[in-house]
Amino acid sequence: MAKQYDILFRLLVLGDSGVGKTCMLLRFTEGEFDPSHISTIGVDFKMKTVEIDGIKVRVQVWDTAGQERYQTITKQYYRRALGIVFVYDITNQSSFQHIAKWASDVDEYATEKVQMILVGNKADDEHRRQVSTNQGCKLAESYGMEFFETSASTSSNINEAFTRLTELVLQAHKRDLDNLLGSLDYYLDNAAQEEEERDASQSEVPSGFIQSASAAAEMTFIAKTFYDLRATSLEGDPVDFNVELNQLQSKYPHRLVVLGFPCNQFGYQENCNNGEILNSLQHVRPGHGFKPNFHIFEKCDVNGANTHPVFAYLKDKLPYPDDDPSSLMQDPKFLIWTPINRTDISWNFEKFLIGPEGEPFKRYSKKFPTIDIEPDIQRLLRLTKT
Ligand SMILES: Nc1nc2c(ncn2[C@@H]2O[C@H](COP(=O)(O)OP(=O)(O)OP(=O)(O)O)[C@@H](O)[C@H]2O)c(=O)[nH]1
Repeated sequence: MAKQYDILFRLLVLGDSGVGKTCMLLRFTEGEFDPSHISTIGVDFKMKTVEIDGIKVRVQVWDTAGQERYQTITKQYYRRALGIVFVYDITNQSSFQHIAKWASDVDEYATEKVQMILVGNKADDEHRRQVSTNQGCKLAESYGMEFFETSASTSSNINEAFTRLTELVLQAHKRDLDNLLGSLDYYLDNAAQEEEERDASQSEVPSGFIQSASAAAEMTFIAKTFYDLRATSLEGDPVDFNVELNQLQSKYPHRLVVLGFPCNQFGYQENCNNGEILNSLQHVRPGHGFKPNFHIFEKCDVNGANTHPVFAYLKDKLPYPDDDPSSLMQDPKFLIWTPINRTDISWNFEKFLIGPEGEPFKRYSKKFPTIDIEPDIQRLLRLTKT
């Protein structure tokens, strides 16, 4: 199937209940306005493709519930958003005052590079206005954000606001776009595309990702932590490790997806930047022109406070390697993350095998030869055939 877009990313709309977030989204993505107010439950999302400077961007805009009781759910989504629209209602002073609270939540949870704009919605309702345009401008200025007054009802400025935010995100990530490595979010979002209609509020985030990736794989995939490109003192052989992953991937090109996760938490040994990793593989270790035939993602944390949700989920489901349940980090000087947990990945080369329905099947220690996973892969594939 031809690719419908060049890049996909996630925007988030935040603000008090009733300011018009859902209506803005509906207007932006479908050009419609529905005056009835049905409070969003948890989160929901809508998609739209916009073209900016010749780049087709598929934006997945997440609509969050403004109501306080859903906020533990919605906060989980902050970290994965590349752009945020803060919305208040120009006819509602307290929704304007609450922007400070929304912004401080984002400060706490969102990523550093997140792009943000401020929007005063319901600009059509001039006679009920409680917040002046000037007040909105000033607040936006104090946060270093761009400011828009919009109306979901008349459609005024809605496209402009979302398109501008998309542009800001593209600008902020221009270098990443040129990067050879794909981001994990991008990969998984691609995999999830066919499930767009799924009720987002029902799905538990990490398992949703795993299932999406697994759906793309048709059957099974291996997630692994990556290895040090230069280390010589590791147990196991990184050369074999990579070559064997390539072997497995080429043996099951359609039914297995191998995913590689570089990680710098083991002796700071993966200290290449993302743009250098493929070159290192090719020319340094294993070298000799080695090219992985599987996906390699940007570096991520697999242990500690910033553990990627995929690894948090995998460790929760498979707390220790099947072949070496007591495998722990041997040398305390390598424990560079906090908090430390018994389920932590103890070194590079650990592998996870995930079944066709997205269920984590088995975890293998750093010592377990990668190629020896094949019987388990075959077992899962046989099960799937019936
Ligand atoms: N006049 C006017 N009314 C609007 C506009 N946008 C939304 N509304 C009305 O505001 C009410 C709330 O809109 P929603 O989009 O459901 O609000 P929300 O922010 O998504 O609310 P939660 O889902 O509870 O967080 C609805 O009754 C809409 O008709 C607008 O631009 N102008």
